[in-house]
This record gives sequence, structure tokens and C-alpha cells, in this order.
Amino acid sequence: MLVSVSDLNWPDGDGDLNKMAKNEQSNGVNGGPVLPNGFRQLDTQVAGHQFEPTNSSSSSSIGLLQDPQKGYVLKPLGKPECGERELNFYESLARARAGDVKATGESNDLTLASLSPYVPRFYGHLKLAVNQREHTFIRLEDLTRGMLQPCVMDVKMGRRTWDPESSPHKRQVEEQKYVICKQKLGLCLPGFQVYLPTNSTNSSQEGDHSVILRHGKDYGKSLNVAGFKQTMALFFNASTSDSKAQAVGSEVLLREILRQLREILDWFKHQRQLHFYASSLLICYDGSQLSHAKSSMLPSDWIRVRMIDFAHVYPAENGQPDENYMFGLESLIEVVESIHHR
Ligand SMILES: Nc1ncnc2c1ncn2[C@@H]1O[C@H](COP(=O)(O)OP(=O)(O)OP(=O)(O)O)[C@@H](O)[C@H]1O
Ligand SMILES: O=P(O)(O)O[C@@H]1[C@H](O)[C@H](O)[C@@H](OP(=O)(O)O)[C@H](OP(=O)(O)O)[C@H]1O
Repeated sequence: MLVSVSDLNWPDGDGDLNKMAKNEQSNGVNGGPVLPNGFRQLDTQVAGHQFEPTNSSSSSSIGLLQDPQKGYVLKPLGKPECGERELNFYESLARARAGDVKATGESNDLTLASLSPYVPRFYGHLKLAVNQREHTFIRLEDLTRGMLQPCVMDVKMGRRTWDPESSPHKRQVEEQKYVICKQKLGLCLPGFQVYLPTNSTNSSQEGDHSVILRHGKDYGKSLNVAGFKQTMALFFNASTSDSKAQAVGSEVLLREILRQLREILDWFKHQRQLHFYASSLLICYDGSQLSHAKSSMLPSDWIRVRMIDFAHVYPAENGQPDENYMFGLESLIEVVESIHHR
């Protein structure tokens, strides 16, 4: 049984996620967006651009949609230059996968193709009407598909989150956000949600209950390094007071997260082709599997770490490795290792 934390007071008044947590599929009712049949707002979206009420002054802002029948998410292209870069990125990846070497030359294509396992699958783009206006969306694999208790964390990578074409103003705005975590760890936390068994909270309820805890960017911006690490431990259900079954589950989880993170780092160590600014890792796992996991079992598909958000991907300057991304990824691995070993 699930007890939603949206019944409780939000400690940091994180309005954006409160809005998303309710996420009523109202189709135009009470200021909700009017969506095409068969689509709904992505209720596991934890960060990024979101729907504004249709009666607000900035009603052009739209968030991700979900096609629950087919297991897709649909991401709106957003600002023209960002949308175009992201679509180009997915299309060149698809061409590289298909072995079309004409586009960039063979060895570049092989490098790009070898990134595919770490990126959501791409199913082209399409136009859909939202609030009676047509928007272009890219269609991606839903990384939370099939999960009964989707625990999702968006970790933005790198000390530098502005791209080479950013204006001085954009650089300044980016430099002033998430300052401590960005500078010390090369990481920031724009949002997450996690299902917590009530026996690891102060709740006095008994039985198989969970609460869902959601935090957005205001929370992420308030964190120092210790707070970041504590939040990661909470997200992985790795608190020391957990039951034996949960402790085993969380051990399996941490081991598998580390394996996937190290594979992505390995890709970065071998590539000199692209630099990823303001890109995120999306860490997803099914909280309902934690109490069933056995340490001898190989985790199946309930733990997924993927790179997302390619709105600011650029050709590598002077053929250099992406040190900025790797600095963040190495420190993320250290944080997860420190939770795993404690
Ligand atoms: N393939 C996916 N599967 C499941 N959820 C996804 C997927 N892609 C994105 N999301 C969800 O949507 C959120 C926003 O995604 P993304 O960062 O791509 O959007 P954005 O609007 O470009 O963000 P930003 O404002 O940081 O530029 C993620 O935090 C995640 O919750
Ligand atoms: O973390 P925050 O405070 O929400 O800041 C947003 C974040 O930096 C996004 O990456 C950025 O979108 P882009 O990457 O697409 O630039 C967005 O710019 P925007 O408001 O100009 O869309 C910012 O507002």
C-alpha cells in the first residue's frame, strides 16, 4: 500500500514537484493541459521543463508526455537551437547504429554506436497538438517502464553547465546555481523521487506500506556536499536502520549502479568526439524489487542508468576528452562507492 507524501507538508515548499506530484490527467480541466488521446503527462518526471497551467501567462511551457500503452516518453523539442541539437544527436546515433558510415567516418561512428546502451532508445520524432498548438516531440524509450515503484533521480553532470555558444548572461546564471555541489563534486541534483518503506521513516503504520518522497530543484540548490551524499543514501534506500531484506536489496542495487556508471565512464575515457554540457544521468530503479533481491542473483532489468538531455552536445574542442563530464562522473562513482562500503 502506498501513502503519498503529497498528503504531508513539503519541508522545502518545493512547488514545482508538488504540482507534478498531483499531475492530474485533467485534459483541460482546472488549468491542466489538453493532450491528444492516448497520451498523458509523464508522472515520473522529476526535473526539467514542465507544464504550466493553461491559464498562466507562460502557458507555452510544456513537459514530457507518456504513451503508457507502448512504453514511450515524448520530449518536446523546446527552444529551437536546443531542440535541434538534441534531435540531431539522437539521429546521428541512430545512423551510427545502423552502420551508415557516410555521415561522420567509420571510427567516429563506431564510438558513437557504442554509446547506444547508455542512452534511451530513440523512435523518431512526431508532431502532436497540446493545448490546440502543434509541437514537435522526440519519442524515446520510457526508462521507468514496467516499474511498480519507480525511483528516479536526475543528476546533472559537470562543473560547467553552459555551452560554448552561451551568452555571458547565461554563463553567469548557470555559475550561480547549485554552487557548492557543482564546484566541489561537478554534480547537481535538479530532482528525484523515491519510494521509502515506512519502517525506515518515523511512521507508526505497520504492514507493507511505502511513502513516495519527491524533491525538485529548490531542494537540490540548497544542498552542500554532506547533504548531497545523505540524499544519495536515502535515494538508494541505504540507511543503516533498514531490515535485512532491504539491506541485501540495497547492496545489489548499489553494486549494479556502480557497474553501469563505470561502463559509462569507460566510454568517456575512450572518446574524443563529443562534449556534453548540462547533460544528466537518469538513475532509475524499481523500489518494489528491493525486498526480493538476493545477493547471488544477477539483477535483471529493474535498475537502469542512462544518459539523457542532449540539448547542449557539441563537437569536442581540439579533440580533447570531456574532462568536465568525467570529473562529475568520477565523483558520482566515489559518492556511490562510499555508500556501498560503509
Ligand atoms: N527516456 C526517459 N524515460 C523516463 N523519464 C525521462 C526520460 N527522459 C527524461 N525523463 C524525465 O524527464 C525529466 C526531464 O528530462 P530532460 O532533462 O531531458 O528535460 P529538459 O526539459 O531538457 O531538462 P532541462 O530543464 O534540465 O534542460 C527527467 O528528469 C526525467 O524525470
Ligand atoms: O535548474 P534550473 O534553475 O531550472 O535552470 C534551468 C536549467 O539550467 C536548464 O538546463 C535550462 O534549460 P536549457 O538547458 O534548455 O538551457 C533552463 O534554461 P531556460 O529557463 O532558458 O529554458 C534553466 O532555467
